[in-house]
Amino acid sequence: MHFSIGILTLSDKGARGEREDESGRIIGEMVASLGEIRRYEVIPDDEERIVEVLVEWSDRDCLDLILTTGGTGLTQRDITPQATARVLDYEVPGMAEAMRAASLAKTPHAMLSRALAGVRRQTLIVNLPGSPKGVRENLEVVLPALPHGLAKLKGDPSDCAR
Ligand SMILES: Nc1ncnc2c1ncn2[C@@H]1O[C@H](COP(=O)(O)OP(=O)(O)OP(=O)(O)O)[C@@H](O)[C@H]1O
Ligand SMILES: Nc1nc2c(c(=O)[nH]1)N[C@H]1C(S)=C(S)[C@@H](COP(=O)(O)O)O[C@H]1N2
Repeated sequence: MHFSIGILTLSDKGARGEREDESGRIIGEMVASLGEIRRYEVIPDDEERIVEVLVEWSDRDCLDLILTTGGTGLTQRDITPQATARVLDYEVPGMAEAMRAASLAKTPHAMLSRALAGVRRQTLIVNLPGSPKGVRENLEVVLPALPHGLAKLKGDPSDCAR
């Protein structure tokens, strides 16, 4: 089954063009076999803007999957989990737990990620950390479960013309 995917990079430096979005590129490569990258944006760590994009990509664009990278840490500018929580109908805690558990085996810094995963209407939203290493190591944990999970979601009744 082929899925529609959005990649949302949350980065003040990236949004200012001060840094290439290597992590967004890595995500695109890792999910290429899952479907089509239908949306991609690099935006600042601005909570209202993140909420707006997540709602748009889910409710208007009916994406099957949105992967965010960045802004899941401890600083005041790290607000991706807060924005994500505001748009979710319900969380899928097992995915975030699995990512942190597997990551802890690699780095104690993994406990610093407040990443969330959950569903809005028929869209699965998964937060990933910002570093390329963090993205790779967390995405490889959830990737095997995505085809089944996304297929189940796609089977739900939806007013999304997709
Ligand atoms: N180690 C890194 N190497 C390359 N790019 C990185 C690295 N860490 C973060 N990034 C980029 O910054 C984005 C945001 O990640 P994160 O929030 O961890 O970094 P940040 O330094 O707080 O970002 P910013 O200050 O730009 O908001 C990532 O999606 C990625 O594009
Ligand atoms: N697997 C894995 N998880 C990881 C990391 C990593 O390098 N590998 N980085 C950690 C670090 S250093 C931080 S600060 C948190 C939050 O990262 P973010 O602020 O870039 O979202 O993710 C953590 N999770």
